[in-house]
Amino acid sequence: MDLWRGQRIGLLGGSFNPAHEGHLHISLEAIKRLGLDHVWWLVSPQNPLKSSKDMAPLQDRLRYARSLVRHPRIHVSDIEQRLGTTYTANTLERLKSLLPNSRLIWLMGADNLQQFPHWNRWTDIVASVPLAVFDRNHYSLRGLTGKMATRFRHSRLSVQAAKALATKTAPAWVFIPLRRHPASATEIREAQIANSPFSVAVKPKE
Ligand SMILES: Nc1ncnc2c1ncn2[C@@H]1O[C@H](COP(=O)(O)OP(=O)(O)OP(=O)(O)O)[C@@H](O)[C@H]1O
Ligand SMILES: O=C(O)c1ccc[n+]([C@@H]2O[C@H](COP(=O)([O-])O)[C@@H](O)[C@H]2O)c1
Repeated sequence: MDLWRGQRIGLLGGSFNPAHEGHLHISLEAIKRLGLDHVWWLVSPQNPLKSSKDMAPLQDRLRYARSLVRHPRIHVSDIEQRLGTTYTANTLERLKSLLPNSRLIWLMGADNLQQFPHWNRWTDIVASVPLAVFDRNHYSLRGLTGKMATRFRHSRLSVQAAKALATKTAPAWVFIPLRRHPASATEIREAQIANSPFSVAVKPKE
């Protein structure tokens, strides 16, 4: 683990069901705008708030994510499976103890900023590592006026200070406005079902 000593590592947790260009877009922006050395895609065994019904097997999600990433600083990781964690608060505790000499930053899209207060021990997460939130279609306004943004408004950095985020002691977070990327795993799954030869075509009502 000393390999990562002194490195600034962005952690993009996700279902990646499937991985898509939106994940690549925010990862590249994170490297550039936050001055990160690496981004790890933490492919979640099972998001605690999502149904397991539509979730592809972890090995398939990992394999597809690995096939999509062609960047030397972006790494697809199954560490949550190996640690046996699904709650982010637990994952972060374990990673912080495994990587005491690295700077860890949690990365997420604005949809998760809005949903964040429903996460297990969410205030512990805010207190444990700096967070960077990326603009996303339909979600940013609600996220920025929501419970997390309001409660932790004094810990928010201006976007001009984003490069300093990795050096800050939590709680610290930044919202990164950027060219929004429209990709969504839900839409990809819906399109796959619609294009499946087994799907029943539904004729719109006249
Ligand atoms: N187009 C995007 N723009 C900004 N952030 C994104 C985008 N797509 C995904 N993210 C963020 O990447 C992380 C992992 O996303 P996830 O794997 O859930 O993809 P998703 O497209 O949001 O999936 P789903 O539609 O199934 O919820 C989350 O923090 C999510 O907010
Ligand atoms: O810890 C929680 O309670 C929690 C609740 C919802 C989501 N998460 C994490 O948030 C990350 C993004 O999830 P997703 O499904 O939106 O890609 C992923 O790492 C999940 O494990 C974590």
